[in-house]
Amino acid sequence: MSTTVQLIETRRFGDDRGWFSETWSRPRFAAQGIDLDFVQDNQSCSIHVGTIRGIHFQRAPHAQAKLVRCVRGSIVDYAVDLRKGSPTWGQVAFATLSAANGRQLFVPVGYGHAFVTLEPDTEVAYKVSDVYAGDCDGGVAWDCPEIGIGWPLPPSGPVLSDKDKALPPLADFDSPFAYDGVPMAAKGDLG
Ligand SMILES: Cc1cn([C@H]2C[C@H](O)[C@@H](COP(=O)(O)OP(=O)(O)O[C@H]3O[C@H](C)C(=O)[C@H](O)[C@H]3O)O2)c(=O)[nH]c1=O
Repeated sequence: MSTTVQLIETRRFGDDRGWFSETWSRPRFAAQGIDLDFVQDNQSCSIHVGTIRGIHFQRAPHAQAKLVRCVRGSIVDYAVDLRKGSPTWGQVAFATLSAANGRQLFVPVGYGHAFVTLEPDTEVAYKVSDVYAGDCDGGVAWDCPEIGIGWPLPPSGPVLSDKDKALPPLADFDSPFAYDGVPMAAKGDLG
């Protein structure tokens, strides 16, 4: 069962020691449409404010859905509709994820994923539904005018990998994904 981009609030049980939360539960997430098995956990640390990682995806046979959360600092996390034939082609849903708010963003297969850091030493942890396959790695330019993300950046501008600096805009991009009939229910700022 496939579903659209979702912002997930993670319940925290507080007490005098601090708090506890379940960040992933197969049955609980399946009940809200995220009915899949994640096979790999990733974590990245970005030292500088304004670090942009993305807009990335993996193509078949190792296309990945992602469940993203910020475990230190804060980010704005983006999902970009890259499904050919989609009525929301190139449109974006995004949300502010932080260690403080515990929120998670679900990014389905067919969407590019990116984030920008809002604090130094920000760490992002995310579950993926297929293993890493470098030969299936792909992406679209962070500054693609057709997508038009208004990145919150420091005066010093973005910090990018050389790989990300070389990604193509949508105009030069042949997407490996086709519209699956699942509308992008939520667009723009999810909170
Ligand atoms: C993604 C990945 C990378 N690597 C190795 C490959 C490179 O030697 C090194 C850094 O990889 P990369 O520059 O692709 O990392 P990011 O720029 O953070 O890429 C990720 O950032 C965006 C936001 C994503 O959604 C993807 O998960 C992924 O594309 O880690 C692995 O060994 N396994 C992996 O799953």
